[in-house]
Amino acid sequence: MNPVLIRTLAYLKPYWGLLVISALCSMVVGAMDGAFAYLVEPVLKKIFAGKDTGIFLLVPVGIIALFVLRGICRFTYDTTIKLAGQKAIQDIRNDLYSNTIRKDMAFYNKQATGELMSRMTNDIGMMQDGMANVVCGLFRDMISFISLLSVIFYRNWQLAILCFVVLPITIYPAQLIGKKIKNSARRSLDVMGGIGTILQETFSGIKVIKAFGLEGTVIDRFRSENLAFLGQYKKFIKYESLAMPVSEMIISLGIAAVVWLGGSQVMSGRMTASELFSFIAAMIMLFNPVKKLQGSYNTIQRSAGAAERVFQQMDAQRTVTEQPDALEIGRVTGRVEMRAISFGYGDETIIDQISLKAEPGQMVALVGPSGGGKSTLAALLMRLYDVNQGSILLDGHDLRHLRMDALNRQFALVDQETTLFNDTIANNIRYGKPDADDAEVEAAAQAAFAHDFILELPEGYATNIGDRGIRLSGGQRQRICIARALLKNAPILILDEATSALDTESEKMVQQALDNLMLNRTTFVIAHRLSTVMHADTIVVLEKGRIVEAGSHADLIDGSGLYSRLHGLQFSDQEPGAV
Ligand SMILES: Nc1ncnc2c1ncn2[C@@H]1O[C@H](COP(=O)(O)OP(=O)(O)OP(=O)(O)O)[C@@H](O)[C@H]1O
Repeated sequence: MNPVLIRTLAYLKPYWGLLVISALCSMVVGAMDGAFAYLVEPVLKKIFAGKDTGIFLLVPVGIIALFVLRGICRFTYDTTIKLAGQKAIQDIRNDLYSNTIRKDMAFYNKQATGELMSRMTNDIGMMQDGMANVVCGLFRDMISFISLLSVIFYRNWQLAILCFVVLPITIYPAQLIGKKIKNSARRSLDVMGGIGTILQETFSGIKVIKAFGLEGTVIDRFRSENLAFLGQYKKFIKYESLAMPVSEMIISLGIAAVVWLGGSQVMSGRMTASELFSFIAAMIMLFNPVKKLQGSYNTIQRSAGAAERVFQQMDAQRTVTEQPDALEIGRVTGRVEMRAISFGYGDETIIDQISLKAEPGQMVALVGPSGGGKSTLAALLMRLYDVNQGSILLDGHDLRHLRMDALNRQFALVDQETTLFNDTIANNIRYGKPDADDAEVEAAAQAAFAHDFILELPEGYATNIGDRGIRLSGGQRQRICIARALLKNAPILILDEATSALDTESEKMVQQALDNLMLNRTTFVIAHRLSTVMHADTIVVLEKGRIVEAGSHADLIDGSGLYSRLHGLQFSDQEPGAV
């Protein structure tokens, strides 16, 4: 069996109890199909003989009783099997999400967000169809196939063999069509991923689209991607619709042969008419599960295409990994040392032989022209990527030797993106420490100069701030992020352009909040506005991935280096942020 299917079905293992119940019920339903076909012969015989009038009363009552029993079994079977399938799909979705969220940044650099979302929704949705069919239809149809098969062999084995000669002929085209269905499903899901990307990009960037009047452009882009999807889906529809007529045409050959041979056997007296009716009833009923099995096969192929993409995403390897004997460490003092580190996202060198040291509680500023590698250096410090050469030490430990969760506890980040979630203010702050009580949340907000504006909001700390904090101003968002970082209380702080988007008034307040945050922590500050970092213990000037200067403001301002030139520029034209 296809390894992707085996892996999918393995998710059903925990729900074997439900599977057993549904298997038992499906046996009853399937066996009844055979019983109905079998009973045609004795009932017809009695009716034709015309002696037993009681049969006219018994048969309808019997039919009702059997159908009630069949209905109960079918209901139990359907609900249990669908529940098992749904639970398995839920586990797959959970696994995919937790697997994806734990991937490293290198993975996210390669994947469009919309594509990832599309796999979580569309691909899993298609797997869900398959799962319902595999576990639902397959078992029941197999049982009724076997029971009906027994009836036709019992009635007349020569005719049964004749009828079965045609079945193998249907297999080859069915397989061929199944393969085409799988490939076209995969391709249409690829295109759907592209649609997901457009949706994600355009809805999250709606402000820019409106400001630039790009509605028409993005609508065209969406339409053409949607058209591409239709193109792929048309192929898929063609193959799926082709499957049934092809198999029915081949099956009709078997029916024709049986009618012809069976009819001649009845005429020559080698078979009774009621036996032939029973045979034909079983045969016609038999083709029903055969057709359904084939339909299930196609749905399974389609969902295998989706499952391949889902498992491919689950299996994507991390480049940043935890060593098996990684060290668990408590709170570090905050001593950081970079030893001749080099790094590139691809072949190009972005960080080139950088060495620097920060003692506990010190403030290190990273400044320099755009694209110099400041944010990359901060990302390397948090081990979002591994260095290609050299090493980064935290309290003397190489980052690569530490446990990931222990490492994560050492850092708090405030960056210009002010990432907030569609949740209440309190919960957004609590992301810094999920088990923090209300008093701790409030204390953090107070230290971040956020408490007063929070109280003015309609529901205070319980106010929902909307998608990405859309209902707050830039400065308010930034102070919430600072409160979150304060609550985390990590020994090392990274501020990446934390005040860049603010006016002077809010910046003053945010700066005060930051001063609170920096107290007794090793802090790395990335800033374009040199005024905000003048009091740093060390200012490191980065250009093209190299340290071109390092020292205190006093050391650097007097020289003729890059720092003093940048400083001169910013303060001469009073245009902060012009670098
Ligand atoms: N995820 C990424 N994938 C590939 N290249 C990247 C990625 N992030 C940054 N780069 C490249 O690395 C270089 C350094 O970028 P980085 O963001 O570290 O610079 P920076 O000094 O922080 O710039 P800025 O001041 O503009 O924020 C740039 O040339 C950039 O194009």
